[in-house]
Amino acid sequence: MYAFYSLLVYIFYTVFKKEEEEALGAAQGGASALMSESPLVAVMSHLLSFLEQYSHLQQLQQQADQYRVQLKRHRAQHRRQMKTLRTSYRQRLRDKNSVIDSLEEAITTQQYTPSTPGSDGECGADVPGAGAGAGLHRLVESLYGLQGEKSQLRGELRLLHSQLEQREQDRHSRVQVFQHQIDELKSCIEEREEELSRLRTASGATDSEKRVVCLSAENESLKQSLTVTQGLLQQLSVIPSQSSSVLIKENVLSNGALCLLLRMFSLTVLCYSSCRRMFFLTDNVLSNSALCLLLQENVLSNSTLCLLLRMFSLTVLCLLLRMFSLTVLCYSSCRRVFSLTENENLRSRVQQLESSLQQRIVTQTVEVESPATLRQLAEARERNEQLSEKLTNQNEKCRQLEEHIRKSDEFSCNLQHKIAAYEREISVLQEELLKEIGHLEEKKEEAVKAAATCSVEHFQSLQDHPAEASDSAPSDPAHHEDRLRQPEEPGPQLLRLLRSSHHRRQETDISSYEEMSEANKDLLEKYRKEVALRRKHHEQLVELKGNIRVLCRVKPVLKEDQHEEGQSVVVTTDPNNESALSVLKGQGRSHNFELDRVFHPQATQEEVFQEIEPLVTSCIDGYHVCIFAYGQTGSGKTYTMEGSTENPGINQRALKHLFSEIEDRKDMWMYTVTVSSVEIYNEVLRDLLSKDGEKLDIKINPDGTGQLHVPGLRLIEVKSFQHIKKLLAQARRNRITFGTQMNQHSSRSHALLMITVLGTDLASGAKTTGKLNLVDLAGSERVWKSGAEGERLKEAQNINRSLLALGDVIQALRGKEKHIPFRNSRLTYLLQDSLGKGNKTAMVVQVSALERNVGETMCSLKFAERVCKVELGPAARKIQRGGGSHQCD
Ligand SMILES: Nc1ncnc2c1ncn2[C@@H]1O[C@H](COP(=O)(O)OP(=O)(O)OP(=O)(O)O)[C@@H](O)[C@H]1O
Repeated sequence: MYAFYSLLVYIFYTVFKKEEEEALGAAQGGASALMSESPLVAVMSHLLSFLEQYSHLQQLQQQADQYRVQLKRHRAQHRRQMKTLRTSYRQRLRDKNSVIDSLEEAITTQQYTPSTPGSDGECGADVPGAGAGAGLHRLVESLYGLQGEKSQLRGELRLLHSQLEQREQDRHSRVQVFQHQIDELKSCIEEREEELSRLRTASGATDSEKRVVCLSAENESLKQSLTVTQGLLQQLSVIPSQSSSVLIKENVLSNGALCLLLRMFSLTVLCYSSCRRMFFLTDNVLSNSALCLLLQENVLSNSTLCLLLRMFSLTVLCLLLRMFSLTVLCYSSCRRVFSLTENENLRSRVQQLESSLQQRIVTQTVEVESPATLRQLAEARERNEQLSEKLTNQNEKCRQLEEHIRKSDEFSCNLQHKIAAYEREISVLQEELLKEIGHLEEKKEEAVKAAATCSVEHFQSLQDHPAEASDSAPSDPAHHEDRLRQPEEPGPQLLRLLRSSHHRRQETDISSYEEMSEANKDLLEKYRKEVALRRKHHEQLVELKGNIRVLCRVKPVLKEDQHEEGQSVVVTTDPNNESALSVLKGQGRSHNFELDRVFHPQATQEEVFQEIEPLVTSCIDGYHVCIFAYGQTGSGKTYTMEGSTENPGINQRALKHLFSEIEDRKDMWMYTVTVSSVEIYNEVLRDLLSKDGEKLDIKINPDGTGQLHVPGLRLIEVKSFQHIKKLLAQARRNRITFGTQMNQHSSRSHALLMITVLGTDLASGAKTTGKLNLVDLAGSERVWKSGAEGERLKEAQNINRSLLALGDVIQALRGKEKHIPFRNSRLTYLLQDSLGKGNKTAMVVQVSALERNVGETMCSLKFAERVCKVELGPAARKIQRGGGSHQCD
């Protein structure tokens, strides 16, 4: 169509040119100036320039096509690159996954290898070590590989970034070129418009011009939309020029580009509809122009009008073309924006991949660490927090101590000042004293001299009157001494006199000393008797009140204790007071304890038993008796209760005593002795005389007496002491012991030997039920000191818990509370019969004399002091008279 128009224009031009040449030939000369100024020629020349512009536009179009092709090529190249990158990424990720899998496998193998059945001893210990080494090696290698790949990828990414920047620069320059061309075209259009309006005014307005005005208005609206489009284009050219990374960061580009695209699309649609309208109008104009051409053939006067119309149509066409080119430009910009968006998407994808790779690396690093390590890490963190808390506390304490030290310093400074003042005073006094001494010495010298003179005079007078000497000599021995001092001519009589007086004085001294020591002995004897009497009275009082008797035995320092630190002895007993005990707590401070009886370290098993013996005897009489040994682990509880084969303890001696008493009473009483033995280990009751060691339970006796009994417990009737020895040995074998840091054979359970003595009075038929509970408690211990872990720790916790329950029971008994918490532990529940009212109870507190155990010793003795104060009330005898009624005396 454009070719047709240009051909048409060219034809018009040649026709008009010919006519002009002919007219030129006819009119000659002066008319030429008129012709050159003819509007038709001007219009034609404008048309030609327009054609030129049009060809230029086409060139631009071609350039735009070229750019588009280039862009397409770049995009394809970019896509290819991204594809290869993506494949390489995927490949690398696959590699990493396989490495991670292998590492996980290695770690799993490492974790499970030690528990593999059959792996034991050194062999079992070596394999995990090698596995761990290999795993670690692989891990380090993979990490290095990952880091290398990471840096490589970073390099590639940098390259891509630089390429992207280069492309953006290219695009920016192209946009600028386009903008420049658009500006040029705009100015051209403006020029044409001006020219057109000028021509219009020159040629005058017709009816058709009204339409032209309408078209111009439309043209104006189109121009406005063009301006909007250009504005958008400028926005588009501005947005990409910004740093893409910034846009990504602000997360604006994608949204903005989308909005712009939508806007562009709507504008393009608008443009398209406008174009359609323009085409329609142009068709109308063309038809008009065709009409004009026809008229031109007939009516030459209308030719100008036709030309004008034609001009207008061409101008509209030009505008249309311009619009079209702008639309194309917009489209290409849109494409560019799309490509940019795509680029940005790709870049963000690359970043995502990179971050995911980093995450993978991090995840891998974290996954490599086993759950146990993580747990340890968490624990370590917790410990760290606790330690930091402790540190804060310590700092606070330190600060307080510093404050204290500062005050002490001040105090000591004051004291030093005072001491200095006192010293000055003392030195003054010393000087005065020396002066006084000197003065006295002088006086003494004078007195001695006077005495000597007097003696000499006396001696002289004696020589003159010898008869008087015999009367006066013995009466004044000091006089003789003075004489003795007299160097001048002492006579033999005087010497004799003096010697005899000296002998007499010595004899007096010796006799007075002997008298004194005799008096001392008497006093000591009296004191001892007094102490014994006091003790007896105390015991009677204790018996009346029903106090728990507390005996204390100090363990001697054995050879095995001597190689360790803190072996100095801090516990001392008083040989003159069998109830006193003193513990040196350090820094010269000591604590004195007063108990019912204290056994010094050298006390024998027999001595200890002698103290217990009356209680054992009372068991035969029908009393409930409980004797238990309490103390820290390794302090000698088992030694006191069980003893050794050659030196048996309370248990054997008590039973021996029982049998000998029974033997003594056999003419009047008949006795049945039954024995049972249990241990409480981890709050579980076990029969020590049963082979299977089944678990037992404590129940209330269904006979209605309210007594406790243990269903299923073996009660063995014993006839002789030999039999009981065997049973005791069996019970000892069955008892649970382990070695701890404190004791090589530490008893980890409470052991109870329960002896029931049923007596029948052969004369009256009265029956007595005596019970003797001999309890060897498990050692109270400080867990950190005993080095207990795992199962041992659980044991220690259970032991300490039951001892605490025992302490609570003692406390409640002491306070005469209504509720005594016997049921808080198996131990107290089982001892309920013996610790309750009307029973006789004795506790043997075992203590170590060594300095390193002073803390435990103090605890045990303080507990003993508390137990001392527990009153169970007067003991009641369990006797059933002949009539069948159960009575208590
Ligand atoms: N009076 C003593 N004379 C000689 N050796 C003693 C004496 N007291 C304790 N021993 C010895 O000390 C060691 C520990 O004593 P024992 O086992 O009786 O302590 P324990 O208090 O029962 O300890 P645990 O509570 O751990 O069972 C034993 O070897 C024991 O022979």
